Amino acid sequence: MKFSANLGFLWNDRPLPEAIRAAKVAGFDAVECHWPYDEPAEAVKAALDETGLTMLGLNTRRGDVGAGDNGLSAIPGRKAEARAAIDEAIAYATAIGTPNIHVMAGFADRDDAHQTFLDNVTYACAQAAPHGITILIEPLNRYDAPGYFLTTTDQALAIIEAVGAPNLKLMFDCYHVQLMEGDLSHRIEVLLPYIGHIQFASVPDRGAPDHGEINYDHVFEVAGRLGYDAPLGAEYKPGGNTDDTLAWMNIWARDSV
Ligand SMILES: O=C(O)C(=O)[C@@H](O)CO
Ligand SMILES: [Mg+2]
Repeated sequence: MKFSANLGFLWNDRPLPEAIRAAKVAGFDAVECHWPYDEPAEAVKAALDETGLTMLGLNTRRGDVGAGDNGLSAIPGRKAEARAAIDEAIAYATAIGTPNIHVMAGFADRDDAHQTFLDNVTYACAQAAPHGITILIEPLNRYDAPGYFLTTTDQALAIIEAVGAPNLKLMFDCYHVQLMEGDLSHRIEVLLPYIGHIQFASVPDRGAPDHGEINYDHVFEVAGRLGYDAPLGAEYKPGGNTDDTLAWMNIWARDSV
């Protein structure tokens, strides 16, 4: 199996270029992040070039985090901000060669949130397509993000089908899907044509994948058997020194599954 280090959580105690270098030393095949915007794109690109790693994905800015925002694209009345965040993400991704952008929906429960999200995701797909960038949408679980607009893979699938853009895919985060729906093997199989990226962490503590209620031996075997060969995103909270949490990488070392 190939693995991508999510630098939103792994080595997030250091500047992004240093985290990229640490991921390379640890043996990751790729990296991904959450919100890289405080770091000049040139410095991130230099670290990617130096290590030969690709930054697989980044997120649109969340909005006013201090006021509780966790994304903007499903929030009625904030279209201009949502689209500015999408434009910013596309510009940054283009500058560093990132192929995927996760467009964050935000907290919204009004009737018109669905149409707002459809409109903004349609905009994102159209803007991203000329750059060869795929837009990802990700259901988040109701415990960590109560009130988040997008919570299930069925909801995401309906949105993907309604938008109908070839560059719109599902971010399948095993951690969130397990908490909301379970049935991971079956869902990966059924949803495979729609999946743009897979992430993982233990459940329920969102730690390294070597404990908890998900048997990743099985989940990774299923993904591999179905022909999914892109790097799987390690998006877990190390709860200390990241380098001390990587024993799982030896369990599922390259080509062992
Ligand atoms: O929380 C997650 O899971 C993510 O993938 C983030 O990028 C979104 O908050
Ligand atoms: Mg995730």
